[in-house]
Amino acid sequence: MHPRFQSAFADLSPELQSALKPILDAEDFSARFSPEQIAAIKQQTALDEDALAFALLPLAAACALAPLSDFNVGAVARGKSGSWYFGANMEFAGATMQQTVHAEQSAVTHAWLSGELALEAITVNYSPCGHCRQFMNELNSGTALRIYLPGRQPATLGDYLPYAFGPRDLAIETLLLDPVDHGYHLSGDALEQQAINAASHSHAPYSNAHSGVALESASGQIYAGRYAENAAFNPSLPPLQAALILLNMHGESCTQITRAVLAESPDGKLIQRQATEATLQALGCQHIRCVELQKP
Ligand SMILES: O=c1ccn([C@H]2C[C@H](O)[C@@H](CO)O2)c(=O)[nH]1
Ligand SMILES: [Zn+2]
Repeated sequence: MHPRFQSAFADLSPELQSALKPILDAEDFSARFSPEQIAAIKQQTALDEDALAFALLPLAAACALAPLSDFNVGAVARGKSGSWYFGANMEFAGATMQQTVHAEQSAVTHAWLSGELALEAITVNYSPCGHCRQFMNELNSGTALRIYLPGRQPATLGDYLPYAFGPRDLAIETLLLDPVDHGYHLSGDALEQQAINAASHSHAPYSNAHSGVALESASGQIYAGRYAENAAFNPSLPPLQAALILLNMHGESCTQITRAVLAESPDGKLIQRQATEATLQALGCQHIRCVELQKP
């Protein structure tokens, strides 16, 4: 298993350890669980879903990259499909605070990039901050999303975010995790095509400035992330962060990215380029290409 899981794994119950070991030991474990895996773990451990999600939190938190705070936040998102997704916070030394990814954003984005079409619940080891509550209010599950915290009664996002401001205040009907395809014309090599494809599925109903980032890792794998805009604007998650979430969840190193492509509109009202370059440079990646999206 990935070395980051070893210490949290050692503290799990023997039953949970034996149910999880073959899954964590798989070469291609990407910090998500299929419905079949969840059913098997539940059967082997006699844990119900809520207890299992809590028991998995230390493993999710072990994916955190927190060089500034040393504060590891873990989240487990449960999709409508029955698949579960880990999330963890990510901090970037040498960038700005604004580049930080919260564990809840990580789990939600991990699910979105994995093709999940709606979330049912999220379990987190600390109370979600105001920024995360607002970020999650962009989801198509709306205020019905169930939130589980250690030592608290299960509640909904609506309970955590009363008098919520959200997409409907700006007359936006397409919500985060709703399938969209802006249909941009694919061109270039595989890395460029994945960045363009990500932009085609990005959620940017407020600016229409779609964007996507594709990263090539040390192992030669490609991880593509899409921009996830938010009704309150500031909690929006840039496309680089989305790609870094996926790369981290697959157990790869953010400081060994070999090449990156950003795809965005040449005449968009927003520009991701400078922020993307600055954060990638802080991560030691110098090979950054920008491509212009071509309207379908
Ligand atoms: O809801 C929250 C609150 C904080 N953090 C992270 C962000 C930062 O990395 C660290 C300290 O705030 O904890 C989260 O992941 N989720
Ligand atoms: Zn937060």
